[in-house]
Amino acid sequence: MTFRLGLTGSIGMGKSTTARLFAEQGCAVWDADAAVHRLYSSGGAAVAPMAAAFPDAIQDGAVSRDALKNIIAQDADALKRIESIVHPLVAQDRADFAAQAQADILVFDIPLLFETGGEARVDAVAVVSTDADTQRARVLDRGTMTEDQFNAIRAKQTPDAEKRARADYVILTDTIEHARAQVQDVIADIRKRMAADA
Ligand SMILES: CC(C)(COP(=O)(O)OP(=O)(O)OC[C@H]1O[C@@H](n2cnc3c(N)ncnc32)[C@H](O)[C@@H]1O)[C@@H](O)C(=O)NCCC(=O)NCCS
Ligand SMILES: Nc1ncnc2c1ncn2[C@@H]1O[C@H](COP(=O)(O)OP(=O)(O)OP(=O)(O)O)[C@@H](O)[C@H]1O
Repeated sequence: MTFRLGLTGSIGMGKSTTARLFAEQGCAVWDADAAVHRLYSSGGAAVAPMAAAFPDAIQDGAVSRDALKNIIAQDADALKRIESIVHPLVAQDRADFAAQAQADILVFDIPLLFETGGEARVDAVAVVSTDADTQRARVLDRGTMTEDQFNAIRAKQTPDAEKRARADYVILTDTIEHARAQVQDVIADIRKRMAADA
């Protein structure tokens, strides 16, 4: 039996870091953002449909995220149109991963899990969370986004409090050691559930 755990959380809350902690414990991890990077890269499946819809977004045969951010900043509807192109391709990538993965616990790191109805495709959901000030500082410290871009993304995401309320597990990402201990607890609980269902 294979268990599918959805891992989500708002921007900068610690999804990628926590996904690595699950991988460290032997889970197979699929990363939605990494899938988007593959799809946007030269030769990726999103390049042709994105070129047709947003010719200005293509640079050197790949989709440029900087160009996309400019397009989104000027056109409020652009993100919806981008999503309608990208999300079906992401779904296919995820299905390919699930078909070949070997581990008993598959972890799906999906930033927009709640926003895209992803709860229905997993057996349980873990939400990573920290306080709002830490979240903002983490994102702005990366230096890849302005405060306006951060606020715009955050406004589109399901609020943290709602995510926590809908989660089966909440993982606080205050320190790495604490997060690692919580990941181990989640895995132990899942294995208990799998044994009970067997
Ligand atoms: C908007 C883009 C160009 C920004 O690129 P950039 O490299 O600066 O940021 P990155 O992709 O790392 O995203 C930063 C944060 O914003 C979140 N975010 C990205 N897209 C969206 C979205 N459509 N709605 C809400 N949050 C989003 C990410 O999940 C992440 O938490 C890029 O995210 C994009 O092309 N998004 C559309 C595709 C998509 O929906 N991706 C989400 C994963 S399926
Ligand atoms: N458990 C933790 N303890 C301390 N710092 C953490 C922890 N988890 C994440 N961080 C820090 O928070 C920042 C954001 O983490 P990460 O990139 O994992 O977030 P994310 O949710 O994947 O971000 P995004 O939504 O933008 O993709 C990083 O600087 C990371 O080092």
